[in-house]
Amino acid sequence: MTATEHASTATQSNWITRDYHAAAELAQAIADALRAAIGARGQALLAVSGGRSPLALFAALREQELPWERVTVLLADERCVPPDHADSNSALVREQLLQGRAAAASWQPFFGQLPGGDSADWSEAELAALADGANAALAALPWPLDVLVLGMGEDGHTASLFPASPGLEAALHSSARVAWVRPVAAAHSRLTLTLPTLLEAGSVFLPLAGAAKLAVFARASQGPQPELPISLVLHGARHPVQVWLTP
Ligand SMILES: O=C(O)[C@H](O)[C@@H](O)[C@H](O)[C@H](O)COP(=O)(O)O
Repeated sequence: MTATEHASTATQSNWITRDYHAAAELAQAIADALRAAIGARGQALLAVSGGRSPLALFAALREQELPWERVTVLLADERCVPPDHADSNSALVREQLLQGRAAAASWQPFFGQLPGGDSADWSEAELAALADGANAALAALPWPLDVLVLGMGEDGHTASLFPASPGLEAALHSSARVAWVRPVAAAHSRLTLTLPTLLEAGSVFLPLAGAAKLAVFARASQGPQPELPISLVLHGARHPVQVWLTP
């Protein structure tokens, strides 16, 4: 594994790129960060992202030997769909991560009940009420995040901070933990951890695979750009973002 530290005094950005070839390497690093947090404060708050990429990581991470009973798991973002919907990140985490050794972890969903119908059609008032409920449900968690595993779309979104989308501005600047976003180019309205909540995480992991995502990462590396929300994490995170690169 090679590690290259990038630090830019001009933009105060900082990240570390690491090449890797097996999800087990990334899972080991995430487990090490969880163990360190548990050692430091007796517990660990872990936020993970959904999507397709994390499947191999979850399979490796759930078998890591660590005191999972001291870990609370939540999502970085969630599609506003029922927990048994095919697009539910909650279902993905329950089925793929909270198994095996990791079944001992505590799970904190964003919501239980949802309004009816397609969330893309819900009013902003309905979305705001759902976000308020999520903030109430998550208020008692041991913030800040100790470990955050982000993904990135080819439009530069991360979590559900989707560029040029209704709700994004509030999600970038809110003092709340959770905000709503209605992506202009993706299905379902979403709830997402807000940018300030993401930025204060103790350890941030950003695995990226494929040429298209690497090209977006190169653009995002140039500086903070609201049209590339991932760049706001890269250049604003309190601790160096670990960018894990695989072909
Ligand atoms: O709800 C989601 O979809 C994720 O939280 C999202 O931020 C994801 O990380 C990216 O869209 C990348 O998704 P892939 O891993 O499927 O490319």
